[in-house]
Amino acid sequence: MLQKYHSTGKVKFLQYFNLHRHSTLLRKAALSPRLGFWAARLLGVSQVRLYQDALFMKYPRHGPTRWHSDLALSPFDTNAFVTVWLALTPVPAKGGAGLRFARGSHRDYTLHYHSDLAESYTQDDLSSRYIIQESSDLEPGDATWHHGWTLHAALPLDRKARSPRVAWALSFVASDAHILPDESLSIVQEAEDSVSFRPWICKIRPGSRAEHAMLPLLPAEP
Ligand SMILES: O=C(O)CCC(=O)C(=O)O
Ligand SMILES: [Fe+2]
Repeated sequence: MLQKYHSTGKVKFLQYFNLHRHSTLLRKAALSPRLGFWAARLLGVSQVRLYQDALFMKYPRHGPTRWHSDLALSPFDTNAFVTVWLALTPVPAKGGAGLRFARGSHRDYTLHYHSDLAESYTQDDLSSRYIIQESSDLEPGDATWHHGWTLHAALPLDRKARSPRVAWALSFVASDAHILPDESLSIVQEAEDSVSFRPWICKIRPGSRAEHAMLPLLPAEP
């Protein structure tokens, strides 16, 4: 069933985007009031919209998840964007390929002005600039949250792992966010996650409010 939604990109693991658009059950889970409440609370906004979900499967033969920030791949002109990464399998802290985070990188506004650093953040070692925060042991149902600008990555899975690591990530954006202006939009349109906005972006004028049925609002209360 998943094969149909498999997205081939440059990444070295399996990813399936926007299963909530195909399954009533997953749509209900993705729009759960509890997730909506915490996403809004963490961002300090009154309400959020669901932007995308992605199922990430990593087998021992797969490579690392390169450093990136989710907002840099998205079409929104906002800082109010957060992703919850929900473990669906046990993710031991060592070798289990939980996410690792560059602490404080979401506030590093100089990041994008340094082209050498922008390049280096596709490489592995950011430890001279940030403290790298590793995930602790996670059980299925445990989750980590990261801000849209937070640089994050994951190592390859332990070669001896007997089953894949599976996680479901959901990204939320403030309900009053706007779409990027034309010139910046054309840059993100080249990016990996453009599968998430391709179906609706042409219906909204660049620079205007991101309101569309494919950006469903979550309830404001748990
Ligand atoms: O699971 C992974 O390796 C990547 C996850 C990710 O980049 C995200 O949830 O934003
Ligand atoms: Fe990410």
